Amino acid sequence: MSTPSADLAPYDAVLLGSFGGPETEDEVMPFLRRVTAGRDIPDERLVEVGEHYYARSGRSPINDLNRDLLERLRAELARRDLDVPVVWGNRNSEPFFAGALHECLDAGATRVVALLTSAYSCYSSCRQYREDLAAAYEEVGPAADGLVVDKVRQYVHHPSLGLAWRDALLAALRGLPDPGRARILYVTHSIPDAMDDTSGPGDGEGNLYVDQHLRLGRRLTDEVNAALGTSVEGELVFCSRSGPPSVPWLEPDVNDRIEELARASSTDPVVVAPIGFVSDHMEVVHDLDTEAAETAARVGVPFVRVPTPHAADRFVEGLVDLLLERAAEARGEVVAPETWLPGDVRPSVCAPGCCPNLRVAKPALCGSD
Ligand SMILES: CC1=C(CCC(=O)O)c2cc3nc(cc4[nH]c(cc5[nH]c(cc1n2)c(C)c5CCC(=O)O)c(CCC(=O)O)c4C)C(CCC(=O)O)=C3C
Ligand SMILES: [Fe+2]
Repeated sequence: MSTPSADLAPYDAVLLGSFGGPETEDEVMPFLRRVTAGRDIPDERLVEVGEHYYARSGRSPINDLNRDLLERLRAELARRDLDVPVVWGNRNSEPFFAGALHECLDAGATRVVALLTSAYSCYSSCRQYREDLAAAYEEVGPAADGLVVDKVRQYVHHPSLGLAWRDALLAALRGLPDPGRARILYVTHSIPDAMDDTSGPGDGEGNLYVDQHLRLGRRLTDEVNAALGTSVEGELVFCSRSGPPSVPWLEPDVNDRIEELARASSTDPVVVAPIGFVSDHMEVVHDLDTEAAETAARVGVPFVRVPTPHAADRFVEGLVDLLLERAAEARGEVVAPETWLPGDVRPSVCAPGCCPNLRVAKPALCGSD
């Protein structure tokens, strides 16, 4: 066992991979159509989500946050004397993955390590990125021959993410007149039950997506109770359901749960920690800060939203630690992955059939299948 040395070899480029979002009103509908192509999403839902973007002049916060993350990653790499180009690509908006691969090639790269802005395991948050990377690789064509693309493991277990959440959650609770009365709502993106049921190694139990969130939530609740001498309760709730009512998605919805708490005549504050997201994109600024905050105000439940890890230097430092860990692994060194949670850490090379595409099998990079 060894600690990863401060060396990114064999990697000669880093690719920050994200979801993407529109930046102008004209980009909204093409973006939404791209995201939902071939998916079972009703038109009414697209119109409704379009309104969330139009209310902000068509500009999602996600790309600006990624531009900021890109700069901070570059600065942290430079601080550690790691001299490597860092490029950025999205699944669903400019700059697309194919352009990012071209940038890597132009910089003379031969082996790229991808770092995603989604930390969890399920089709939407892992394999779909890998499929889109494979499609981009195809699109680049012969120029990409010989270029190897690897990926950092899904990093919900990493201490930097957990500690960033712990610090932010503690600060939010300490800001309340009586922290002991709070209830923590850990929030993540709802997905179809079938996608959760099949999330994970592919040979196992499934439900890894929910399980990873539950494990992080439990650890965070224990940490804050230990620090504050309280016994607050935490639970997992969901936002941003988008499928038709006939298809089951993960529940309860955050709004429904807040109403239910109010009906049980609780006026205790809810502290809302969107642990499913690393930065304040639309799900956070619309679905939580706007919609869920309004629900809470209507039913008389005090509402506090915890800042996402994006704001924390510790998070960016941890991403660089993850890059170094992946590089050591690629060099064949035996490295103990840093972890803050009980249970398995996900391998950085995805197993055959893990987090499957339930519609059509497609080629995917960064795996052994
Ligand atoms: C697990 C998960 C993450 C977290 C992992 C990750 O970060 O990747 C995530 C992130 C995001 N999802 C986003 C936006 C959207 N997701 C949609 C639709 C869907 N998401 C799904 C799942 C997830 N989504 C699913 C199962 C669907 C149904 C369609 C399908 O089966 O694929 C739709 C369609 C309209 C609608 O909401 O119905 C939009 C606009 C944005 C950008 C926001 C911004 O602009 O700031 C981000 C970061
Ligand atoms: Fe989504």
